[in-house]
Amino acid sequence: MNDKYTEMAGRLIVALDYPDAEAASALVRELEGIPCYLKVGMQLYYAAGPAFVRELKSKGYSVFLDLKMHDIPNTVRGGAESITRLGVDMFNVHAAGGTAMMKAALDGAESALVADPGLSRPVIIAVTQLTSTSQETLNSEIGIQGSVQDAVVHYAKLTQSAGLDGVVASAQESALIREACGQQFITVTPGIRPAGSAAGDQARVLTPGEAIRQGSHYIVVGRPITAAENPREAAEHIIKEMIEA
Ligand SMILES: O=c1ccn([C@@H]2O[C@H](COP(=O)(O)O)[C@@H](O)[C@H]2O)c(=O)[nH]1
Repeated sequence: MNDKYTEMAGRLIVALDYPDAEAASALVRELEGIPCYLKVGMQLYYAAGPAFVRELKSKGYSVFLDLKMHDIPNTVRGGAESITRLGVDMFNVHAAGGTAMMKAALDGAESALVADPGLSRPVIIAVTQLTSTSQETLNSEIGIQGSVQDAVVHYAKLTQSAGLDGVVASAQESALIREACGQQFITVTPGIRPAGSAAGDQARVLTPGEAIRQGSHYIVVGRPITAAENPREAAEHIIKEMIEA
């Protein structure tokens, strides 16, 4: 395992979108030895809860808890405190919740660290526009005028001014975000589709290689790995493409 492999595998976040711990654990076993990040989203967390997150942490994985909090600041503060106590490496909120809500997420995380100085502060990021949202949906259904790119950059700047570490966006917007917010501001990009794979419900997609070339810090991949005939091979293929980008 060379340095480049370890670096790129660490920038691959595999989405464990499964109905229970048993199914998720089966994939984790298949990927054993690949130093990737693992993402626990709503489906798995609502079924398997904090115990499963602790299990992944005890196995040494970096964990992104993708619960996309979007509530009043006081509630998000409490949620962020509980999440930070779990020891996850990254979690998120919706940028649409506004500055006070995003600052409350930071506050909540800080409170957990005061209570337990042994913890590290997770990376806290905000969702800009979901990668399933197309230009058409944004304008005609959601009622936000202007381009998706403008909306994403607006949310990214808001997130940065609230003091968060980065955003979730499509890799199609990574370069624009870097231009607006700088290289250190983290871009976590789902909607990744290796050439020839089905987009499904994703509207703003890019291949793993193109996402890396656009400057994404992390790529999030679910179904192209979890629904593959050979998930380990699919993950290795994606890492290879990232290395070659
Ligand atoms: O804008 C967003 C925010 C989060 N996601 C999550 O990423 C994965 C993508 O899974 P695929 O199967 O590769 O489409 C999934 O867990 C989403 O909840 C996103 O897709 N877009």
